[in-house]
Amino acid sequence: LEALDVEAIREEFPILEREFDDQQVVYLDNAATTQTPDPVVDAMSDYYRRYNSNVHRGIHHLSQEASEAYEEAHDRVAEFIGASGGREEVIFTKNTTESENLLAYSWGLNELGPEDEVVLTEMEHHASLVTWQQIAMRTGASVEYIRVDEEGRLDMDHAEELITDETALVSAVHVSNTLGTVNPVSELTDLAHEHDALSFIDGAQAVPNQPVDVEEIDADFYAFSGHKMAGPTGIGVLYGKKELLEAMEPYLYGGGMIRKVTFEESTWGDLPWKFEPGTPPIAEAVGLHAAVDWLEEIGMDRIREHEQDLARYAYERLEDEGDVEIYGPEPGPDRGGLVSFNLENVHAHDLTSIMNDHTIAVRAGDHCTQPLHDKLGVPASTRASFYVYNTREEVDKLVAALDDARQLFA
Ligand SMILES: Cc1ncc(COP(=O)(O)O)c(CNc2co[nH]c2=O)c1O
Repeated sequence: LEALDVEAIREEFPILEREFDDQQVVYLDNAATTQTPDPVVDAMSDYYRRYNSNVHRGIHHLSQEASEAYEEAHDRVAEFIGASGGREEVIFTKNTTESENLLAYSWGLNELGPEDEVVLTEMEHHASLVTWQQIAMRTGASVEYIRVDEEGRLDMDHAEELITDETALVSAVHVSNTLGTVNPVSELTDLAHEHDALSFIDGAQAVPNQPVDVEEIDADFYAFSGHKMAGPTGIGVLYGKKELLEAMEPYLYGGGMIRKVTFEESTWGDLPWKFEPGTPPIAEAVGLHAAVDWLEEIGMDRIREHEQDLARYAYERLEDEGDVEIYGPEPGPDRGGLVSFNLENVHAHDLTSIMNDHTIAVRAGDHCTQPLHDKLGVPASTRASFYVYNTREEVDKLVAALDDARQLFA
């Protein structure tokens, strides 16, 4: 695959030219949120400047244009993730977290009972883990966790043990935002289906960074966020198989999601609108559509290659330092574009603050995976996460800044 033209890509991100204390920003916090290229910003500005209007097909030109743009964004996302059912299988939410809550309240609260088990993994993000934990507490269902092994991979023998005929749902992260592990989500989905359980895949760190085909995985539900894939904040996606979404009750009510309302009762509109009450994120949908176009122009395979090269390079450079503990699998096809680590005798927050002195933006903390950090035996880690505009030179700057931390704290 031809390598990315990173310099040309960087020209579409004015923010990457910013300087603090006369040092150009080195943005390595992409697993938290990615930057937004000019074509996405321009598309959203164009919406607000030329065809801003409320949707649901008001009888005037501007509403028609806004409605078409909003509806077509669903079609474009469906095409991007291989959802052959089109817009009816793509629900726009606020973010991955809301997508997971939609599934938990619309399906989980109504379908789970004391005899049911929800199987998660130990590397789940709080958006999944806390959500299913709380729904299980309300429904009497139980939650179990597939073990993560020493290398940061899922113990699939343990998965086979846990997923049984009592399992109602397997909920797994596609790519861990802490370990970088790329999980065998097709295999997990097959295991779920062998026991008539549903599978939900949290794709927040996968859709932006590699080709994803939800039907190849055969996931029943799949979630991700616009702001992690060069798109705007304020929009996320819940993909669901049409027949499953048809059978689900909405949990948010209001205008735009109904078919008929009387004083006594209401009936619900068609998919996906049934799950999209009120005024939706219209400009954000336009931005997400533009982000999908922009990513596909580059090519998801090339994006994955670029990120895995940077992750490998960062892993090897950090490993060579000799006093850095790195979490997650060795570089390879089952490590995505991020590296979490700790520098001996230096707390992650101190290290990250030193990094900021060098205008290097990395993330310190538990990355909303506290149980995983408990298991790793550390309160926090520092995470460098890469995207299409990052370079090996930026990794070198990250490694060079470690010396300051050693001198100050070690
Ligand atoms: C695997 C995973 N799932 C769900 C979410 C929630 O996405 P949101 O609803 O768009 O916020 C995140 C965000 N992860 C991070 C957000 O900031 N740092 C992170 O690692 C994530 O990495």
